Amino acid sequence: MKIVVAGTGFVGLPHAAVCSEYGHEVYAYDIDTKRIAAYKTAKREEIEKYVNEPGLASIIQENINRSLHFIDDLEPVIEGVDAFFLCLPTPPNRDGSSNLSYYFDAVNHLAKLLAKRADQRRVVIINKSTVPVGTGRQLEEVLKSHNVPNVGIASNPEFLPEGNAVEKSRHPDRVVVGADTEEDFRILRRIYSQFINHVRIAFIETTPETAESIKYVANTLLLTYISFWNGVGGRLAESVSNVRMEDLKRGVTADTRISKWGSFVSNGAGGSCFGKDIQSLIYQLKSRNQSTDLLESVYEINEYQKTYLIDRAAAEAGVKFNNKVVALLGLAFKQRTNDMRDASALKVVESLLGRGVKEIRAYDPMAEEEAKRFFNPEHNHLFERISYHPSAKAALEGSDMLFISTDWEEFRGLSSTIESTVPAPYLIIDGRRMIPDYNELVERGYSYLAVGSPYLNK
Ligand SMILES: NC(=O)C1=CN([C@@H]2O[C@H](COP(=O)(O)OP(=O)(O)OC[C@H]3O[C@@H](n4cnc5c(N)ncnc54)[C@H](O)[C@@H]3O)[C@@H](O)[C@H]2O)C=CC1
Ligand SMILES: O=C(O)[C@H]1O[C@H](OP(=O)(O)OP(=O)(O)OC[C@H]2O[C@@H](n3ccc(=O)[nH]c3=O)[C@H](O)[C@@H]2O)[C@H](O)[C@@H](O)[C@@H]1O
Repeated sequence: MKIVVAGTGFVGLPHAAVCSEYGHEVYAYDIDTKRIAAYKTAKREEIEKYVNEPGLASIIQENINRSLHFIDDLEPVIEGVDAFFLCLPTPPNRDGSSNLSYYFDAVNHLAKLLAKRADQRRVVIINKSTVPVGTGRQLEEVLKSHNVPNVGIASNPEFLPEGNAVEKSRHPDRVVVGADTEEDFRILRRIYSQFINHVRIAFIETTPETAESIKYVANTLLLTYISFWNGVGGRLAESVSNVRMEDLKRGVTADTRISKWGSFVSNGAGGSCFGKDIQSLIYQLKSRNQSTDLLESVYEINEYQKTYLIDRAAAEAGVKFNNKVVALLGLAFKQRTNDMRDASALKVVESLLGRGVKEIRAYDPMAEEEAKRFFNPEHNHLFERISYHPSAKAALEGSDMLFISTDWEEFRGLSSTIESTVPAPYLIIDGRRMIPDYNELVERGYSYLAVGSPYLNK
């Protein structure tokens, strides 16, 4: 099949690469010419400047200029295309609705080109972007208004988590395809032929509107799990002495009906999608006069969770942040990524600086460069108070307290580094429960304040 993937970010690039592995003729297209130039070099470091996913650079190196091509102009490849995948940004507007301007800019450009093509074989335009329910129908209208012949629309939402994009593109839990005609389903079946009749991968064919809904319901349910654990299980363990968080989690999730995923209490879920998708679904339901109380609570619990440990430190431990030096471990929204979009660390930094902290000594194994973009002192002079360090130990040096914001594996065995770098009394604020032997640290004079634990000191 001849496939064009429009938008080569976190979703589009892995999708294009994996489709090329399966022998399709793939053109990965982006309006960002610098990005395309970087991918064309096939150099790992150039590719990873844009999308840093394990295994991705190797697939590109193997298939580039054979089954995988990078383009910043659609016109030369438009003839003979069977399918266009749209992997375009759909960021939130201020009111929570989805900003579809990137999406419709691309669609209008594509429709004009498709209307002029000589080869009029069936072509399907497939949404991989997360778009409000009913956007596929609007896409259909745009195509009609440009008189594009022999074209179908489909929805094929993406479910991959960042950091696992290649693995989840090769082995998804399910492939959801929403389309209107048998002809279009057939094209999608040929593209995903390796997943048809697979023993472990559900291949679900449905309407475009159902496919669009599946994506929103899945993402908001995942965030609901997290808010449930943070707002219910975590709160119990924080407020009743002798409730052990890890045992509580095990005892509840041993029930095979209950997900383990989501039970990792944290200082909030971040990332480019959970927050934006729940806000968009709230907006969509409200505009249909539906109640959104549950979703609004889920969203609010998650937003509050990002800084509530700072409130707890002030209320329970009597901490005065003014003029203090805080070591901040973890900036990315989760481990194994440099992505800081909607990361809890953004809110933590804002809150600490707002409380007069003198210096934030930050360390993240991957996200330092990203952090420097977010915390640009030209935008806010207070960001001059952030210094970056090459290791957890270096960040801890000279600090008055520690805040752990990301669940990087290397932070798990941190107690000996803490003990050898910062003497007790010293406060550890743990947003990820990364210090399993916290009781021993408390015995030795450290204070410990974590999600899922009461404030502990000797
Ligand atoms: N990031 C993730 O893990 C997931 C994202 N999604 C959804 O997928 C969509 C894309 O997200 P990401 O890949 O994260 O975005 P991204 O921001 O990483 O990449 C989007 C790409 O589209 C390009 N672009 C913008 N306008 C264009 C145009 N007119 N023509 C061609 N290219 C254009 C941009 O230059 C950029 O390279 C969003 O709707 C998102 O909600 C869905 C599942 C997972
Ligand atoms: O639509 C999307 O963009 C994607 O959003 C999430 O993927 P992602 O944002 O990459 O990351 P997750 O691994 O889901 O983590 C999201 C946030 O929740 C946090 N989390 C996760 C699990 C948990 O138990 N507790 C918890 O706080 C993570 O640390 C992170 O901050 C979904 O997991 C994907 O299925 C979906 O495709």
